[in-house]
Amino acid sequence: MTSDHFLDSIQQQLVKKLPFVAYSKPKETLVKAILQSNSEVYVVEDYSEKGFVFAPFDTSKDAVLIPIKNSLSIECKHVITNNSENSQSIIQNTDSSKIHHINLVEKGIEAIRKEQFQKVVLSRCEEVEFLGVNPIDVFQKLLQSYPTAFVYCWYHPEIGLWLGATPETLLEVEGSRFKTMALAGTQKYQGTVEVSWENKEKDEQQFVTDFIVNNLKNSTINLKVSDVETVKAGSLLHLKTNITGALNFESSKLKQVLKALHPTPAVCGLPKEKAKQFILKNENYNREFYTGFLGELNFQEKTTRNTNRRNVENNVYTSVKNVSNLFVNLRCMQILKQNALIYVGGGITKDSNPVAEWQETIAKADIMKKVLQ
Ligand SMILES: C=C(O[C@@H]1C=C(C(=O)O)C=C[C@H]1O)C(=O)O
Repeated sequence: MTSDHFLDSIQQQLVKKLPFVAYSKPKETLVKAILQSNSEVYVVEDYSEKGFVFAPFDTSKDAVLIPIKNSLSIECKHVITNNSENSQSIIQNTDSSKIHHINLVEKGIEAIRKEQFQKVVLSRCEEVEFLGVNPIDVFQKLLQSYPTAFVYCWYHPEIGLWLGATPETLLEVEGSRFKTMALAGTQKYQGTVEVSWENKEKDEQQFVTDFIVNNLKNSTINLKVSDVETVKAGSLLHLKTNITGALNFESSKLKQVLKALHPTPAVCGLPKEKAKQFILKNENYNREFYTGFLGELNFQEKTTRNTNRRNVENNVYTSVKNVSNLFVNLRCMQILKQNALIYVGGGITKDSNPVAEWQETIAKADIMKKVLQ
């Protein structure tokens, strides 16, 4: 399908107020969309469903599914963008949101010093003007600006319109093999990835790695943990560890693995339940789908393999694998009638500096603001 035809199809879906998701996986130019043919709200029951899942931060709330069955799947090799200018944001934060966030972080540090938990991820939501902007144009800008991210535009008339470009994989499963990552620690990119990190960032990232390894220990085999590396995500750098292995049960049990992982200390805290209760009680707004997860659930992928043995004709095997590609919903925004809500947060440990944490959220918000100008 041509780029124009693809963009026109998702635009029509939005005009007709029908659910859809358009997305591109990290480092791929292929852009896919799933267009639901009705406006029902389908919810995920047990993660054996096939479709695109959109799950909130709070696991007591429903995850929404755009099922493959009731949808049209389209794709195009490369979306061509006309409008490529990205200018710096001119939108200013108010003093009250700064004070509120700094107070929140101070409260988090105090709770850590009182040993209620070791890490908590605290966030805020920033409202910016979104007048006369076409969300599909913003999607195109996201694709162009953040090619190494999972870029998406998700819409359901009953739930809302979300756009994002996340650097974080929650879980990739292919057959029984899986990949995940521990991503945390932030600093601004200043022309090089050869940077040094403070202990605060090293610690907060290590919490995530340890949590993932501990929580996957019982359901996996051959767990491999990479060295920590510095990765670039837009104008930011993070610390990342890759974790790979094989699940020791079939993917029908994906539900348990997701329950063990989500929300990780990259977006919630440690211990998970205590940090989550602190977030729900103190953040003073609803994260909704921010720091939830999203992506392809149980897609059937055909792989054709020639065994290369001589004298054997038609020696081609086709196998079908169950594939899921799930990402953490970060660097995202929700589009309302005249405004966009940009969601940003950061990991707090005993060594956090509240003003630096505020500045980190500004840098993270800029990633979305850049595509709104
Ligand atoms: C919570 C966010 O990001 C997470 C927190 C990070 C941190 O505290 O340094 C870094 C990457 C993500 O794991 C966000 O982008 O809103």
